[in-house]
Amino acid sequence: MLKRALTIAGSDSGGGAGIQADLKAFENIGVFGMSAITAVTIQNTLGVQGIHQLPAETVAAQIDAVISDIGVDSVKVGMLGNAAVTAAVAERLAAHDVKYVVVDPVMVATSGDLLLETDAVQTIKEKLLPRAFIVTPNKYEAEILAGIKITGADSVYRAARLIHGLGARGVLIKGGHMDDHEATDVFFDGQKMHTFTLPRVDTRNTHGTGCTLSSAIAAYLCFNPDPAAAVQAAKDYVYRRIAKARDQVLGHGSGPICLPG
Ligand SMILES: Nc1ncnc2c1ncn2[C@@H]1O[C@H](COP(=O)(O)OP(=O)(O)OP(=O)(O)O)[C@@H](O)[C@H]1O
Ligand SMILES: Cc1ncc(CO)c(N)n1
Repeated sequence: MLKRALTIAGSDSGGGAGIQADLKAFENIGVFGMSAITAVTIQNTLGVQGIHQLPAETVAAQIDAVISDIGVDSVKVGMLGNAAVTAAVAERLAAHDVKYVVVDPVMVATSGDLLLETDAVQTIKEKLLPRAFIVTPNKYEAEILAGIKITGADSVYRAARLIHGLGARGVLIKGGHMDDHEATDVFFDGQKMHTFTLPRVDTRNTHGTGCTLSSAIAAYLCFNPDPAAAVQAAKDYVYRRIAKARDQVLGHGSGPICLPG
């Protein structure tokens, strides 16, 4: 049977991150993609020029419309924007009892622009993380969620345990922004720490790596519910995309990795 994945995230007009990156990853991995848009961002490879947030009811209604009719095998949650949308998304995921929820706790864009109102962090911690099958913070987001500074491997492990304590079943701390020759992601499943290491590609084209990783995890979970296996497959997928996009020039800033093929 055809597998179905839903992304609940913001639109990136530049096509490299957000909903657009998620749908491209779903398509590429072979699942049917659906979307509930939380916000329209005015964005390109140079940064975010504006954000138009949608009302929480509009986001909830999109989720209800697709799940009640088409159904879902997994959900990826990306940019939420504010506390009201975050609470509505957590509530609808609970109402539909969705098991495979991958939460990318999007706070800032690669360009440094803020994508989440600061008071929404508390709502993510209290309402959304207990619904997460896997949460995928980058270094900065992990520091905010765990409330500690990340300075090396030991603090990554500590942060993973602290975030697991907030209710997420699995925690993947991404290594894209760590000072390292390799890109190492750490996954804690509640019992064991798994380490995924691949070479760091020397490129400025990293726009949408986080979005692509979380949507790829959601897509792979449709075929195999083992979280560590889904993370491994998604990490390999993102690495192949980064390597493919390495020298591509698209736009004047940080280019996308979700190229065709
Ligand atoms: N230059 C790179 N070479 C290889 N892998 C990378 C590179 N940059 C990021 N990654 C990988 O891409 C994935 C996303 O990690 P990252 O920490 O960049 O997420 P993010 O900050 O949420 O992304 P975004 O920049 O889209 O917001 C991780 O698996 C990470 O290891
Ligand atoms: C819409 C959107 N979601 C997420 C990110 C994070 O990369 C972004 N830049 N834009």
